[in-house]
Parts: sequence; C-alpha cells; structure tokens
Amino acid sequence: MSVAKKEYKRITVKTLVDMKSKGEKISMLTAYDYTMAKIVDGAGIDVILVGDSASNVMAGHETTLPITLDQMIYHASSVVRAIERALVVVDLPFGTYQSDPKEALRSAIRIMKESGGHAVKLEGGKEIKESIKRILNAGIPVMGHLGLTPQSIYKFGTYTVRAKEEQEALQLKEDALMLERAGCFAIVLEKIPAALAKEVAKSVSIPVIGIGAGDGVDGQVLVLHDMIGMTHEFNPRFLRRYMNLYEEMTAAISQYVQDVKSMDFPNEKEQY
Ligand SMILES: Nc1nc(=O)c2c([nH]1)NC[C@@H]1CN(c3ccc(C(=O)N[C@@H](CCC(=O)O)C(=O)O)cc3)CN21
Ligand SMILES: CC(C)C(=O)C(=O)O
Ligand SMILES: [Mg+2]
Repeated sequence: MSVAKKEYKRITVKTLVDMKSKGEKISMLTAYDYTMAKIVDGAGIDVILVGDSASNVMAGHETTLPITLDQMIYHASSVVRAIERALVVVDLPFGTYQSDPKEALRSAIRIMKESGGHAVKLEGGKEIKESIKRILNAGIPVMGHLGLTPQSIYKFGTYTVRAKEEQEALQLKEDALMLERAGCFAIVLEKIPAALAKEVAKSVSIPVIGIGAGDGVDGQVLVLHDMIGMTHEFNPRFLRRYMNLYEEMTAAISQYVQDVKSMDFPNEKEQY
C-alpha cells in the first residue's frame, strides 16, 4: 500500500496557508469516528473535517439540520483520539451559532474544550460576520463555508449548483473577501461554477478548498463514505469513487451469513 508523503509533522492552520503560497494542494476528507480517522490520518490526509454530514452518514437523517452540538462533540472527540498529524476541523451544527455572536462563541468553546478539535467551520457570509469575529477573538481558528450551504437547504429547496446568477456570484466574492479580512484561515466552496471558484481562490491569500468547485482552487474535500463507495445512492457529478465498499461489504457479509448457516464457520482452527 502506498502512503502519501508526510512532509509536515503536524498540520496547523499556518501550514495550510504556507501550502497555498507554495502552490501545494490541500487534501481534506471527513471522518466521524476513531477507527476511520486513524486510517485517514495514517494515509496522509492534511485536514480531517468532522462534518455535520454525520447527520446524514452516521445517523440517517435526510438533512444536516437535526445533529446536535453534543453529538458533534462525541464524533469530534473520537476523531481527535485517533489522529497524529492531520488538522481537525469541526462543523458548528445548525442552530448553535446563528442567533447571536455570544451563542456562537459558547458553541465554539464547547467544541474546543470538550472535543480537542483544532478549528471550527461555520456556514455563511456577511450574516454571521460578527459571530466569526467573536470566535476568532477568543483564539479559535475559523474555516468559512460558502456556496451550497446545506444548513440552509429549506431556503433553497434543492441541492443544485449555487451562484450561477451574477448577483449571487458577486455576493459570494464579497463574502469570501470578508471572511479573509475577518481572519478565517481557509474557506470551503461547495458546488459552484469552477470559473467562479478559481476567481475567488486567486483573490484571497487564504486557502480555498472545493467540493464540486472545480480544479482552480487550493484543495479538495469529499465525504469519506462517498469516496470509498459506502453511500452508493449519493451520486453527484463532483464525486469520484475510489472503491465500491458497498458491494465489497455486501459480498463479505452475505458470505459470512452463508458460512454460519452452513456451519462452515467456525472451523477447527477458529475455536478453542
Ligand atoms: N454523504 C454525503 N455527502 C455529502 O457530500 C454531503 C452530505 N452527505 N450531507 C451534507 C452535505 C449535502 N451535500 C450535497 C447534497 C446533494 C448534492 C447534490 O449534488 N445532489 C444531487 C443534485 C441535486 C440537484 O441538482 O437538484 C445529485 O446529483 O446527487 C451535493 C452535495 C454535501 N454534503
Ligand atoms: C461537505 C463538507 C464540506 C461538509 O461541510 C460536511 O461534510 O459536513
Ligand atoms: Mg458540513
């Protein structure tokens, strides 16, 4: 098995900004538990995102809205116990930062204190500017998230590509500049035209990490369970599947069922 080169001992928010200035691309994947995080970290990933996509992938909800701060802390603390090198970023879940900056800071502090994560991610632009500043003032690194922001799905009704209209694109560019000025260390851009994402990446000095945002950005993020083919019903065009674990696991499990029924398992060597 080939493992990515590990040039950096431990990834920090500073490392990521240095990587952008050197033109070195940033790799990021989600993880929600200890065992997966250990594999992802060991394979040489730069950033692990404890995404609120855990709401879909781990808990089976239709959207990211139901997951709670306690649940995010549980996932994040499990991930933190596994990692030796990656930077761990934790999503602030829906309803824990939108009402006011003090609430946002309290939520971010709980994540940092109770999970041991290294940074938080919040969805949105100018509407949450004061909250972002408040969190940054407490010394907590913040990653922004613009474009398709799944916590606002009910405002849009669909997961279609965002910022195709001039007005929306202008707002997104403005929001990206605001996030940089406020002091965010990176920005995720989700499902927007590649040309727009490239323009944004060129206009800011902090890394821009894309998901469905093309090849003109500074790094890529995917949901782990999507890229290893466990979530076989999720098939957006931006997703590249590196394995079909859904099929492999199904084959292995049905073989086990058959072996138990036929009394092939356990054999003489598999007992005491
Ligand atoms: N498993 C998983 N992977 C993700 O990437 C992910 C989650 N869950 N949950 C939270 C958000 C939601 N995300 C999404 C959801 C849908 C599409 C999407 O492209 N859906 C449709 C198209 C919808 C449309 O065009 O109307 C598709 O083609 O699959 C993309 C990102 C990204 N995040
Ligand atoms: C898709 C990524 C960017 C995310 O926010 C998540 O997994 O929750
Ligand atoms: Mg998220």
